[in-house]
Amino acid sequence: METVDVKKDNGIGWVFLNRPDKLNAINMKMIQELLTAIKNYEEDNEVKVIVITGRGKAFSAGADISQFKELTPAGAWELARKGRELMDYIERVPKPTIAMINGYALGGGLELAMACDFRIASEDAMFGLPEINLGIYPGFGGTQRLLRLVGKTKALEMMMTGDRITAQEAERIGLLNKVVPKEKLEEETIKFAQKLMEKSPLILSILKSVVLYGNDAPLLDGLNMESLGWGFVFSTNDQKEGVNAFLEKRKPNFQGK
Ligand SMILES: CC(C)(COP(=O)(O)OP(=O)(O)OC[C@H]1O[C@@H](n2cnc3c(N)ncnc32)[C@H](O)[C@@H]1OP(=O)(O)O)[C@@H](O)C(=O)NCCC(=O)NCCSC(=O)CCO
Repeated sequence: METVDVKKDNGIGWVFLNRPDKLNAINMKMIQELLTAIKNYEEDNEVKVIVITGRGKAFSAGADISQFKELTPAGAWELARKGRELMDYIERVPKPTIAMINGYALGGGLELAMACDFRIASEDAMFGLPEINLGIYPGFGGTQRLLRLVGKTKALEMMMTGDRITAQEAERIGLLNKVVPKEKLEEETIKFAQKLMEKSPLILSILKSVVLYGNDAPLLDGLNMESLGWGFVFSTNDQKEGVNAFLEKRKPNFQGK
C-alpha cells in the first residue's frame, strides 16, 4: 500500500497513516487503503484489537486540501460518501479499535479518531475541526460524532470557531480516554489493548454492537436490545468459562466461542 502501512504484533493489528510529509492528510487513496487494512484485520483471527496511528509528527491533519481546488460538487459528495463509509465501517467493525494520537488530529483526522472506540493521546497532541476556515464544514461524520461525544455546546464551539484545543482540554470534555507523556504513548496504548485482549472477543463484539445500536436508538429499543443480547450471551462457551473461572477462583481463559 502507498499511503498506509500495517504490522501485526501480539494480537494487535497496527495501522499507520503513512504520508508524514503531508501530516498524513487523507486523500482518496488513503481512504481506500484504510478500508482494505481494516477489512483484512476484521477477517484475521490473530488480530484482537486494531490500533490506528500516524507516522511522523501528526495523527492526521485531515482531508487532503490539495484535492479540493478541482473538486466539483459531485466529486465533493463522492469524497464525503467515501470518507463517511470508511468512518462508519471502522465504527462498526466487531473488534475494539483504538486511535493512538501522536500529534495533530484535525478535521478528517479527528473524524477518523472519533470513529474509533477509544482515543489515547500524547500530551502535546492538538485537536480541532477547522473546516469552517476553508469555507466548508466537517464532512466525514464529525458533525454528528463530536455532538454525541461532547454535547452540543462544545461541539458547536469547536466547529463554528475552528479553534484547536489541547489534549488536556480534549480529555476534560470527554473526547479522549487518556492523555499520556509522549514517550509513553505506545507503551500505554499496548497496555490498554492488552487489558481488552484478556476479555472474550466474542462478548466484546456483542457488547459493542449493543452500545452502538443504543447510541442511535430510542432508550426503550436500546434497553430491549441489551436484554435480548444478554440472554444470547448465556449460549456462549465464554460465558460458562467466565462464571466457572470465578467460582473456581482462577483466571478465565476465553476462546471467543
Ligand atoms: C496542521 C497544521 C497546523 C501544521 O502546520 P505546520 O506545522 O506549519 O505544517 P505545514 O507546513 O502547514 O504542513 C506540512 C505539510 O503538510 C501539508 N498539509 C498539512 N495539512 C494538510 C492537509 N489537510 N491537506 C493537504 N496538505 C496538508 C502542508 O501543505 C505542508 O506541505 P508542503 O508540501 O510542505 O507545503 C497545518 O498544516 C494546517 O492547518 N493544516 C490544515 C488543517 C485543516 O484545515 N484540516 C481540515 C481539512 S478539511 C477536512 O478534513 C474535511 C473533512 O471533514
